[in-house]
Amino acid sequence: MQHFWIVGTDTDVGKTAVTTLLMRQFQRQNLRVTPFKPVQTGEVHENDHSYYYDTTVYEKYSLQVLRTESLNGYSFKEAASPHFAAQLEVQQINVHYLLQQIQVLQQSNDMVICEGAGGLFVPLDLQRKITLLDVIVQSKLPVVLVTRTTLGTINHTLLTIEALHARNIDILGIVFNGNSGSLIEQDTMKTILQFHDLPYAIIPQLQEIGQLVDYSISHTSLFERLVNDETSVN
Ligand SMILES: Nc1ncnc2c1ncn2[C@@H]1O[C@H](COP(=O)(O)OP(=O)(O)OP(=O)(O)O)[C@@H](O)[C@H]1O
Ligand SMILES: C[C@H](N)[C@H](N)CCCCCC(=O)O
Ligand SMILES: [Mg+2]
Repeated sequence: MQHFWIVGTDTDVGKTAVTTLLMRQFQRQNLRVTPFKPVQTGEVHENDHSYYYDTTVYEKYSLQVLRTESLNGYSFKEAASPHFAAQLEVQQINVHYLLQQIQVLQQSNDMVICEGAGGLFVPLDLQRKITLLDVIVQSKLPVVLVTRTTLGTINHTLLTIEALHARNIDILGIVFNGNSGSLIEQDTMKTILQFHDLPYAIIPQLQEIGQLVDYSISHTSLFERLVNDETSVN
């Protein structure tokens, strides 16, 4: 088994959905699995209750008891880029602290699934020009890339893969998320795989998160790659 990142070509592509789906899939294999969201932004206010979406989804759908305090590094109220959301609260993101948390989690879990915030080049520390990608490099963990299936995603996906390759980050596979089965979407996925022959899974556009987190990818080449331990050549 291994620890890895769930990264995306953008915000809102389905990283939390895929993190939660994979968490459940491997918890069912009796593995001790924890998700970790280093930085989340955008406090949600519902009636008299406020919460953060990503870590709330993890806890709601986990098949194991998760330690709330170890699911997240920083949470900022403004639904903005982490560097700006932190600035608005006069806070600074300490990247070393995040890397330490990821290290500690790996000691007590069979699988740690770290979810990025937005896309790769999201700034965490503007002063030092540190982005999420720098944290991924320093964590020395591989990634699973989540991408849309709709028009525009060929470019976004190839750019993201280019950035990962340039830093020798191992890509375990791609999740094409939100497929509605159109001809263009089918061609889009085929085209991306023509450029990069990677393990993958396709998740259809579903009605709601409850269905999503139970969508099985056990029949896919991505699942196979995640189950195998050897490092992949990508
Ligand atoms: N395959 C799908 N079918 C239907 N809805 C989906 C699908 N995947 C994701 N969603 C919905 O799209 C929204 C965005 O997904 P999600 O929160 O997982 O994105 P994200 O990449 O984690 O965003 P962020 O960058 O904020 O962390 C959520 O409401 C989620 O339930
Ligand atoms: C608020 C959103 N849901 C994410 N948490 C943060 C997305 C940051 C995107 C920054 C950018 O690429 O412009
Ligand atoms: Mg998310």
